[in-house]
Amino acid sequence: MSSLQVSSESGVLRKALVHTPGGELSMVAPSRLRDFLFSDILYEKGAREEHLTLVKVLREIFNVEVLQFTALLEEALSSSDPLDKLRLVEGVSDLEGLHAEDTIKLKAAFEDESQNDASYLARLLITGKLVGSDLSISDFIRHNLYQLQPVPNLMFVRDLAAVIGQEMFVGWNSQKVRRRENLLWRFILQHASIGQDITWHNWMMEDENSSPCYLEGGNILQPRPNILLIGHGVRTNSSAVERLIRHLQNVMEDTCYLFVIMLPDYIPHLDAVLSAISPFEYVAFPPAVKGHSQYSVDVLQVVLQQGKQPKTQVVDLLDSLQSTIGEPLDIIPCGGSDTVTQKREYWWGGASLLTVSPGKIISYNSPENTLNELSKRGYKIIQATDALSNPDSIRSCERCVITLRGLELTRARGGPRSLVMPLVREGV
Ligand SMILES: NC(=[NH2+])NCCC[C@H](N)C(=O)O
Repeated sequence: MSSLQVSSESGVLRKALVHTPGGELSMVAPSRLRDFLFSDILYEKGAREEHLTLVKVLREIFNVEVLQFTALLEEALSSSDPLDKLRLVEGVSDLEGLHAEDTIKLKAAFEDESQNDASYLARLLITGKLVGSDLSISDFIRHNLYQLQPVPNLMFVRDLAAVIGQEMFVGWNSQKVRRRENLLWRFILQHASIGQDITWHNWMMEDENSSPCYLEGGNILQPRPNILLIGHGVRTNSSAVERLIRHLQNVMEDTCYLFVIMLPDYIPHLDAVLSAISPFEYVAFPPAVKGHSQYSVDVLQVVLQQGKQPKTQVVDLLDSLQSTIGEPLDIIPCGGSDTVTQKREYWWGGASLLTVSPGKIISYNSPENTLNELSKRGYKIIQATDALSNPDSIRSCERCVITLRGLELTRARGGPRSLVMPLVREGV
């Protein structure tokens, strides 16, 4: 029996995975920003503080059981045998094309158990290692600064896998620079106790002949147990979408409504443009999801029924979602009505909110116009520091947004939703 249970976007959050960033952020050199999918370099201490506030809010106000990725990786490293650890190093080396001599050094670090404990090794796998001053000509001209690259996007744990109902699907990230995250997560599932408690599928490769499955949790949104939105685009490919649909068709019990959303390249993740903050309220980036503009997304509705051929139809996302849910939806514009502000606040993760329970959400404080739209609808806007000093006021408040200072975190290009992977939510 899987202890995973996530069948809606807004059910009360009980258990979640996060990764509070550390030294890996300080390893990002300005010359490598784009390679690391950041829009600026981040100040490690500031980003850590912002993230730790998020963790505190989840734990102290909402009593969420929060698991830290690094602690799980340490557990997996301490409970795996030497051969498994060497296989992990070889996996990293093959994946990232490490120099032979760097692979040997890395293997040596893993073999020297007397010197290197699990916490050192976990840190090494996340933070990476600089080449140092003895750069070769080829490393120098290729800006290759690392013996082992850092994984600075690990804080966006949402993208490590897709969690649907009681199952977790671990695919590859389409960006090579993030694939070690998938490898480490799979290692955790194989060797730490969490892997025994949950049902998970290794979807990194279907078989030798098929194309890799690029699947990221930021492209999966589940408004209801039988309604699923899947973002298809640069970060989640057709192999992943087709495989998911085939899988659901085999396991589902009721009719299932899927919406395959064709994301243009400028939108890497569906959760950057749409979040469900309660069963009937969504915050959306208007140009992408409303009407038919050059920016709007194309959507295919797929109705799955057991024993029948899937029924498909091209639809308007919000109209069709509304009629499938069978109740009017309030679509709250990220950035308000001005198009420049909409784009600015989309940039700041204004449409990528984390819902902790219906009507209780977490946002950065910079998308002020989005917050203003929420306030017009009766949401109380409270800064995280104030909320933490009076948690009871939040528990008794029906609709509220807790705002985090996200100055550093936004520059890594992900909103609060992407910082948290829900593992257990109550039903709605
Ligand atoms: N689900 C998300 N919105 N994830 C945000 C990820 C941001 C990260 N820099 C990347 O591009 O991969």
